[in-house]
Amino acid sequence: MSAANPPSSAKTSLVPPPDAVAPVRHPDAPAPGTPLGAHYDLCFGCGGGQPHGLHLVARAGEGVSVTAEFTVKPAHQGAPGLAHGGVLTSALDETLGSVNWLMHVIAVTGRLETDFLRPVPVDTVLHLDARVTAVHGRKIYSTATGRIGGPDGPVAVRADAVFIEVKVEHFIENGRQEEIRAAMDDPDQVRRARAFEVNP
Ligand SMILES: CCCCCCCCCCCCCC(=O)SCCNC(=O)CCNC(=O)[C@H](O)C(C)(C)COP(=O)(O)OP(=O)(O)OC[C@H]1O[C@@H](n2cnc3c(N)ncnc32)[C@H](O)[C@@H]1OP(=O)(O)O
Repeated sequence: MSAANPPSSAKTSLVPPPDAVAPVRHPDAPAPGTPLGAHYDLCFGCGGGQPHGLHLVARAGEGVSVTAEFTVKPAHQGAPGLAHGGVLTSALDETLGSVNWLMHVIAVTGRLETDFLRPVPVDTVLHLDARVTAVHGRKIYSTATGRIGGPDGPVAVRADAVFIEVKVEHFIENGRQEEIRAAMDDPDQVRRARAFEVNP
């Protein structure tokens, strides 16, 4: 294989390259403790209008970090009485996605690797914590944990990720037009999309 066409594992490495830089919190990022709100009302992860969703609530943390809580419901089962691994990964993905807002960057998940360390029963509150560790061009390296039994309880799940910065056109050009039109007609969505486009 030529150097111009490296294996995908090199291009998608979760380890930041040596010349990656520290993330910068946007000056207009909400104060620590502020709820971030849903980025889209029908989002499976955070949308209040999504009946089948996780209804995850994220709050700004210090620096470029967020905390979030997600309660495992009976609809989230894989094995009897236990959360489905894909659902837990979704909760990590959503939390990692929300942290990019503190940099006023729109980004989508490029790669996400999850470790499942403990089973998570139905009715458990998963206490999530995500932070950006490094930025390299459009690539945002981040990490997250999900604890059970309280915010300082044992880690049940953890993930490392690379998000890729995109323009708002990514959604407009690729999303189903019905939902894009509805999102653009929602004044709050338009405001949010504009806010996302403001870079430091
Ligand atoms: C209007 C409403 C607005 C709503 C806003 C809501 C926002 C929040 C939503 C959050 C919802 C929750 C979260 C969700 O669920 S987000 C939903 C799940 N994710 C997706 O759907 C993403 C699908 N993939 C793509 O669209 C493209 O592949 C992207 C855009 C990612 C890259 O294609 P693009 O053509 O643009 O870029 P490029 O190929 O020139 O690569 C550029 C750089 O990136 C590096 N790279 C590429 N791929 C990967 C990878 N897999 N791992 C690691 N690195 C990767 C690449 O090596 C290169 O690095 P370098 O060579 O520069 O060093």
